[in-house]
Amino acid sequence: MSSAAASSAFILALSSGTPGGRRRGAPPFRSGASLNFPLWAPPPPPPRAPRDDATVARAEAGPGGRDAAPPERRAGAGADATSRQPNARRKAVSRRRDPVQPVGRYGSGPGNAGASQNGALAGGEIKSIVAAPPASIVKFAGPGYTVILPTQDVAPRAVVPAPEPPLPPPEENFVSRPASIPKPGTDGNAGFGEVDVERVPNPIPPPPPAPEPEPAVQEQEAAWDFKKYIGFDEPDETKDEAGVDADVAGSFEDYENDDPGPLAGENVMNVIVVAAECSPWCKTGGLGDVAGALPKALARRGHRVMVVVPRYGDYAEAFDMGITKYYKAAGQDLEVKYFHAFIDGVDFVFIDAPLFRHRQGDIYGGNRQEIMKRMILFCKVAVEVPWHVPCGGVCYGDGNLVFIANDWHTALLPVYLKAYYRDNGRMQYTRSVLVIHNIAHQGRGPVAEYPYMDLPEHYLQHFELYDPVGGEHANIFAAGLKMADQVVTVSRGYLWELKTVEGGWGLHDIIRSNDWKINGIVNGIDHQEWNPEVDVHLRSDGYTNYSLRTLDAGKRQCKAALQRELGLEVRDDVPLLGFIGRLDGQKGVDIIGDAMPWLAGQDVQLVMLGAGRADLERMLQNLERTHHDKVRGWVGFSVPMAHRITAGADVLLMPSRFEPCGLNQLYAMAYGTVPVVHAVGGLRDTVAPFDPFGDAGLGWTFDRAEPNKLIEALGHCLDTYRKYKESWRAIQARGMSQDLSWDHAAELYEKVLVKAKYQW
Ligand SMILES: Nc1ncnc2c1ncn2[C@@H]1O[C@H](COP(=O)(O)OP(=O)(O)O[C@H]2O[C@H](CO)[C@@H](O)[C@H](O)[C@H]2O)[C@@H](O)[C@H]1O
Repeated sequence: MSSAAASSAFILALSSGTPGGRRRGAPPFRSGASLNFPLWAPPPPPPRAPRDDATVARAEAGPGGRDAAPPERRAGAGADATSRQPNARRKAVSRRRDPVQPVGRYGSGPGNAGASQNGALAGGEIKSIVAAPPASIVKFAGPGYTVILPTQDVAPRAVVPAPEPPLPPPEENFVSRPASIPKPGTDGNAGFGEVDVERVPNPIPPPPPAPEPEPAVQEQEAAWDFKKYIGFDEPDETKDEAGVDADVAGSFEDYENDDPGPLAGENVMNVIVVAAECSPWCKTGGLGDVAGALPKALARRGHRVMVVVPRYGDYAEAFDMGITKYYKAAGQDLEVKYFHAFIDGVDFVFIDAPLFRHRQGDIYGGNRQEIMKRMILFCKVAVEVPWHVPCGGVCYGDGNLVFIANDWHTALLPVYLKAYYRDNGRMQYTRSVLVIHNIAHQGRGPVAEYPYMDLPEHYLQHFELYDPVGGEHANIFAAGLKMADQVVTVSRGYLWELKTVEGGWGLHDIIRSNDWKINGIVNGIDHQEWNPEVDVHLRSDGYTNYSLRTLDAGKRQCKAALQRELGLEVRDDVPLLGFIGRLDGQKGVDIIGDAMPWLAGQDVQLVMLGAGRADLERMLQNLERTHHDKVRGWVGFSVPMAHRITAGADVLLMPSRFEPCGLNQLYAMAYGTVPVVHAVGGLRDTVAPFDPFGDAGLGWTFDRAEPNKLIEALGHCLDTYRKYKESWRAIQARGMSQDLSWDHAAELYEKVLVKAKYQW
């Protein structure tokens, strides 16, 4: 792992490639040092011409439309209160240790989340980042910007066929001048601050771009299949012999009566889900699953839904929309293009930029600076997507619009939305919801790096956080949580835990003071993807699809296929235990390792699939080597193998130390595989313990993430498996009969979106 040390100022705890080692380079700021960061606040916006937003017509008609909207209340009173307290404490301290994140897939730090129980707070040392209060930083003159984005547009290759394009943000023309942003250094930080230009307003406006020729419009329409998109492609049977449309010839009233309308009713909105990963294109864990499935469920309810995700590779389904924009991230001008696919009722928009390209195999890779730069760019671009990207020919517009941001990677989006636009009287009908999938990764970094986020100076207070372990730092997740209109976390149990000192990972005070807007909603299952009846990964190599009706034969066949594929003895009577997950402290795979002496004495087979921390990968390999007759440790990321283990195993082990929701236990239950879990977070919410007397329950739970507790619960589980076949079968059947679909979760999300919409 590369150290970010030499990038003198920047030690944001973002990168999976950056340990919390001591920084080598001299920090740019010491108490009393001269500071010249280009901090600024956007001046008041120019008067805005009235216009209509190009949103879906039916959405506009809703009660929350712009006409119905009450006057806005400025958010943030509570947020301000939370940020003041750390300031007071900070003043008493002249030198601080800098927060350096642990490694994580989300770019936190080496030990990874669970390694240090609060790894996000642990880390290496920095010599005095900022000893002076923020006021001393922010008084330096800015370059006099107005609004920061976008820096400059180029004419799109094709004219957008929107009936009336929405108003873009104020355009500025820029000329280059020497940058005043200090370069953090070059060690492992090549791209950061490497462009010695920054943008200053050019008093001479350029001529407006020439209109595009007519053929380009046709080309664009063809590419988007406009008619198909809005449902104009009606089958020939609907036309009578004279070619008259049946609807037109018949009763329009009948047509209206037949149409039940969207499930969401008058609540339909334009929804833009913004995430750093999205299954099936790019996934490292549960966030990818959620970003791939929740939007489809929202679309089924009638919302117009878009997913915005970086384009890490060449995705066959997505086509270049022919639009180019330029954005600035961490001092560098970056070209951005947009790729689009319309699948299952959802617009998937892939942001193409050099920073994202070729990251497919390592989407959170690079050092902390690189990760942060990518996320700054991504959030700046995403917040303007509703203006610039005409999906199906029509931009979403900023009326009746809600963004759903996910985890710290996109926690800057609610901040940009407010700082750039809503504070300036723009995007007044746009809301943001931030979803906490995992608070262990927060985007921590030194206050000195705040200027790279291109935010007004008075926003610094929302980022500032002091805690005893991490010291004084800037915290992206903290700011996002304060700025979002509503917050969701992925189970009610986890919401409760987030408010505790142990579970809040330093953000518990912020969670508590924003409790009024935080909701717990358990994730769902994408039944196209995780369904034993249609699972494509069970169609070959001896596996088979099955349902509750064919469970016994189906699972037997899948188990035998799994044993064969992995070279285990093919036996139906031996309980087959599975584990699937990222190999880090969170998932507790080491607890299984510690329980191995006991497991070795049992007549069981154990299959583990995971990738992550090198020591845990080695552990899997060692366990396989030592217990080759009964253990397989598959190191790597294999979606087909995850499906096959879920289908072929009898029991799924999840000894997670913490688990915001957990998807694998949901998948397991849908496949008739019985979960044995540490009762924490979403695992406690979703796995009701087996009650042999009441013939109820879905699996086994244990109350501490310790090997002896796992052994105790697993012992009872194996006992039931071997001796009480009927009870076992009933547990399986109850698990498979649950409604774990995203449709239910989407309904709950919709309530949150509506709350946000009417929140002023
Ligand atoms: N080696 C491997 N090969 C193939 N597939 C693999 C794999 N390792 C993991 N996966 C897959 O990745 C997903 C992981 O889901 P989790 O719920 O464990 O999410 P994770 O902890 O990453 O994310 C966070 O976000 C999710 C979503 O909100 C929360 O459920 C969770 O508690 C929280 O920690 C599953 O689909 C699993 O099959």
